[in-house]
Amino acid sequence: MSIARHDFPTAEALASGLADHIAAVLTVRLAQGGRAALAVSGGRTPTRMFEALSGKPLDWARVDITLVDERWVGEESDRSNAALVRKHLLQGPAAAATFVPLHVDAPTPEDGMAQVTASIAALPLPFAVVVLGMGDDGHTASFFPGGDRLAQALAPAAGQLLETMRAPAAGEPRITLTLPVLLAADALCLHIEGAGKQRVLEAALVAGPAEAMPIRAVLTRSVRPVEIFWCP
Ligand SMILES: O=C1O[C@H](COP(=O)(O)O)[C@@H](O)[C@H](O)[C@H]1O
Repeated sequence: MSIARHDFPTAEALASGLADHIAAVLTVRLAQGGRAALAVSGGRTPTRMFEALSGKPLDWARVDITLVDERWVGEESDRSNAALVRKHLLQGPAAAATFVPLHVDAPTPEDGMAQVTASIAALPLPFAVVVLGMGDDGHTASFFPGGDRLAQALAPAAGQLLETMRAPAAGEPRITLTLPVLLAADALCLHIEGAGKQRVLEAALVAGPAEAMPIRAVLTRSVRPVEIFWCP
């Protein structure tokens, strides 16, 4: 298991430090020519970081942004991760980026899967940067303990980009990028705040099955160091 710790004294410093890191990796990829893709998480944690990143002087017109996972709700819902990205990241200079949502107008994630898969397959994969979050239950992306498709999301068929997910703690049905797609990124960051999540992370680093604490699958299977960005 290989990790690199980046600890910050405050949430503001963490947001700024992670935004700097993401911008630096995107800059390296863009310098190679062509486009660069960034996959971000939803939930409550990323808001400040999104706002810090949105002002970076990148060639955003060559950046594609998507989510690592999405709740199967429309963007009018306050549960929509896409709505969070539009409100806090696709602003200022970053408004020139192309956003590729994981939700489409279909009743279920299974119904929308082919359309979303085509959108993600068209991105310049592998991702330059993937930014994961983590819940207090050890879920990351939509890899939930007890998820009905957790085993498939962690070990999908070759080339499978996305998986659906339903789980007791997930609320709505979900759609998520699969583990190999996340692990293939040039830079894989885990963005967490607070003593509670620090304890969850420590437990995941020690032992236990990935089925009980899916973040462990990321930590154990990544061939590159997982860059952990944390503040108290
Ligand atoms: O449901 C989700 O939760 C996780 C963690 O969110 P947070 O509110 O604890 O920061 C998030 O990483 C994921 O993208 C989201 O769909």
